[in-house]
Amino acid sequence: MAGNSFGESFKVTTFGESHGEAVGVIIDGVTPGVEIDEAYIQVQMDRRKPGQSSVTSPRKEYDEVHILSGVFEGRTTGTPLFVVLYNKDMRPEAYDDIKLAFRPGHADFTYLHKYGIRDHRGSGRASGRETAGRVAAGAVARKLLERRGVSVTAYTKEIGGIRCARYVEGESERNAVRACDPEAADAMIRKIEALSSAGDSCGGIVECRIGGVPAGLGEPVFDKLDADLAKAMLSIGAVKGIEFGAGFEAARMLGSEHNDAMNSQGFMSNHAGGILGGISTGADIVLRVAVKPTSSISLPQQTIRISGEEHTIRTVGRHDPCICPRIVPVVEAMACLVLEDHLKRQAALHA
Ligand SMILES: Cc1cc2nc3c(=O)[nH]c(=O)nc-3n(C[C@H](O)[C@H](O)[C@H](O)COP(=O)(O)O)c2cc1C
Ligand SMILES: C=C(O[C@@H]1CC(C(=O)O)=C[C@@H](OP(=O)(O)O)[C@H]1O)C(=O)O
Repeated sequence: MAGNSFGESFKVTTFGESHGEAVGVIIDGVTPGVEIDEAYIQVQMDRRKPGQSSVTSPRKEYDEVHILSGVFEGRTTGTPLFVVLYNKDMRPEAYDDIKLAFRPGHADFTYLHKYGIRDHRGSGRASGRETAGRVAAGAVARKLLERRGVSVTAYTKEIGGIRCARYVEGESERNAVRACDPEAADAMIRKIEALSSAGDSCGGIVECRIGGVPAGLGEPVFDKLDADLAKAMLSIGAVKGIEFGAGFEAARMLGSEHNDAMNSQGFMSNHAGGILGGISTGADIVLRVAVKPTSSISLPQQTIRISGEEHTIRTVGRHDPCICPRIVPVVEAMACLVLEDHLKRQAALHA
């Protein structure tokens, strides 16, 4: 397997490079007869696209959705659904400087070692731009999930050390930062703007809540629901860690504290984060991902050229000073893909 596909019963394959002709996705396993059109997918694309705020990459992409197959007269046909998003604002010449040197923290060094070929046009296939195809596929999965009452919402919990102090139901979106605490969102924006002006970057934590999931989803051994969600999240560039429910804090709790007691109404707490034994409990699935600071910064950094010669690099190009605001719709999309895949697997088990 060449590693460009994800999922089993609902399978997605992304394609494209950041400064190539297009990016996009092919989705196999879509339920036939479901109403879907370009406008529905566009809503999610508009949340992900760059160039929308002072705290994201200024690259101006419209990510206009073109469905080339799999939809007829506004309904899915059940055949492979092919979505293309043409790249519009490419400036590969801006990367001539990094043609012969590796950016610290990015995938330049490892891609060259894997493929033996350097596509130095921006970040090529390693670019966050690849996630546009995932978000298009996630929109299709979301449509299927909505029919079953499953909801998926992510937001920034922490950026550059600034944490959301409270959880406000519903979303607060300012300048493309969706946080669960409006005051924290303002402070996060100020922090990103200050770091960006200084030529630096920061990371953070994005939380995702999945509601309406029936108990019983997930395979008991290898393809556990939490294992598949973890793989999905860690497959997003810049995601360095994941935790569910109480997460790493569980390591400091007692059994009597961590166990989710039950009464006739159900679970009385949710330290498990909605998954036990790899299978959904019916409670909300709650996960958090750690996002690293953007590697492409304009401060000088020590590196080497492809020749091995030592070199000081200042990364040029249009970059996100913090990836968290950009990653929120990607986290949601990957969660939708995993949930739809496991719902289909569960339906097959009981068919
Ligand atoms: C939506 C999104 C946007 C990103 N934007 C940038 C960016 O502007 N500049 C950059 O250097 N990295 C950016 N990244 C991260 C790189 O793609 C990623 O760090 C790189 O491929 C190495 O990934 P790793 O963290 O998996 O090692 C972005 C990632 C995502 C998912
Ligand atoms: C273009 C997008 O974000 C890009 C993600 C990215 C990276 O290194 O990940 C680097 C920048 O682009 P380029 O490949 O031109 O250097 C960002 O603008 C996008 O998300 O659509």
